[in-house]
Formats: sequence, structure tokens, C-alpha cells
Amino acid sequence: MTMRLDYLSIFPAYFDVLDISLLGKAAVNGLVEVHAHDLRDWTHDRHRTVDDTPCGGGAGMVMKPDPWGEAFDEIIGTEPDSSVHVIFPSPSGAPFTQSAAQELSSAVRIVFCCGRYEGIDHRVIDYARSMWTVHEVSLGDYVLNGGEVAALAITEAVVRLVPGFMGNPESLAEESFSAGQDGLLEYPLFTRPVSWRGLDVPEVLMSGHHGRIAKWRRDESVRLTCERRPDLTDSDFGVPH
Ligand SMILES: N#Cc1c(N)n[nH]c1-c1ccc2c(Cl)cn(Cc3cccnc3)c2c1
Repeated sequence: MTMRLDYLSIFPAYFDVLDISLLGKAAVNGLVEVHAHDLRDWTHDRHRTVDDTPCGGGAGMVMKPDPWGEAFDEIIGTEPDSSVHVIFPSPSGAPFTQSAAQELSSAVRIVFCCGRYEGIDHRVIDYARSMWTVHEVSLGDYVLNGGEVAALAITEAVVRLVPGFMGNPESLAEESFSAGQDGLLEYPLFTRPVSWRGLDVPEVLMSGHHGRIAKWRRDESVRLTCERRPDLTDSDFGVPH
């Protein structure tokens, strides 16, 4: 089943990058289909206006609802369909998580609405909620200038989980935040040469003793998670006291 991805933005060129790397290969293999659209194509004035001053006053400009509605009609359609997932990156969105990426990886259609300025007229989101399955999400607690970078990050997180996308699906199970990792951060990785600029690969990893290697990796994951992400440690993870 091909996953169709649509991107609505006043900077559609942001999404040209999706033609390269693994995503480009996935498109070639028919796993995903990418369509980027310029929101200004649904304006009708000489200046192709997409913004206006905020009702109630305040700084900056707000994106007008009209172009979004006309773009929705043409790109998605005018009939409700809960199988269509519409994503609004937003500073006030819910944190985007690996489990959200996992859920979205089985979607047949995802439409990313990438706003700019101070944001999109809220009626656009309300209308979308009346028609499709809407996700208002944030990448994290830092400020971006619009939704495009978030849409690219979410795309990569989702598409890499689509069955058939990753050459070696086993590698997905050991990553940070993956279910197989018990919510722990990934352990440190090493490869050849064994000695590099006076720095050596931990001996245990060269021992060939799989039990010891597994214990070292688990201990390292617990140590790193306790140090860097105490918010993920909802239990002791058997941390040695
Ligand atoms: N996702 C995410 C995310 C994040 N993690 N930081 N900033 C954003 C984000 C997402 C969408 C928009 C739209 Cl639309 C306009 N802006 C600019 C802006 C910045 C600060 C306050 N108001 C608007 C966006 C910022």
C-alpha cells in the first residue's frame, strides 16, 4: 500500500529534499508518494496574500483561512474521511513522540499543514477536525519560524517505520525510544579500528561473550538514561545503588 504525503506551505521548496536519500528510494519503490503544494496557488489577489492582522490585536500576522479551505477542497476533497491524517505542527501542539510516529506509519494518507507568521486562523484546524483525523503537534520546547522543519522531521520519523522502508528492520528495535529498548537511551556504539587516536573500543565488546556484552550495553543504557533523561526513568531500571 503506498503512503501518500502532501505538504501545504508558502515555501514548498523545503520539501524538494524528500527526493533524495532513503526517502527518494522509497518513493521510487512506490512505498511513499510525495506532493508539495504552494498555498499561494489558492489565493486570488495580485499580491497572493495569505495573511492578515490578528483579530483582537497583537503582534505579527495570522494566516487567513480562505486559501487553506480551498486548498483542502482540491487536495483532500469535500467529504469527511477519518483515514486522512492532517498534521498541524504548532508551538502549542502536543509533543510528537515515537509512539505517534509508530501509529502514523500505518496511515495511507498524511497531509502536513505548514504555517508561518504567528500561526493559522484556528477555524482552519476546527474545520479540519470536522472532516479528518487531526494532530496538532510540536517537535519540542524551542521556537521555529514555521511548520516546515517539523514536517520534515515528522516525515522521517514516520516513513522509516513503514514496512519495507528500512533495509534491516531489526535495527529499528534497538534504537533509543523504540519499544524494544524499554524506553531507555541507546548504548554507545563502536566499530573498527579497535584503537583510534589513543582511544580503544571497550574490551568487553571484543570479548565475544554475548552475555557480558548484553549486560554492558544494558548498564550503559541505564547510566545514560539516568544521566541525560531522568524524565524517562519512571522506575529504578535496576540501577545499582
Ligand atoms: N512544531 C513546531 C514548532 C516548534 N517546536 N517550535 N515552533 C514551532 C512552530 C510550528 C508551527 C508554526 C507556525 Cl504555523 C508559525 N510558527 C512561528 C511561531 C513561532 C513562535 C510562536 N508562534 C509562531 C510556528 C512554529
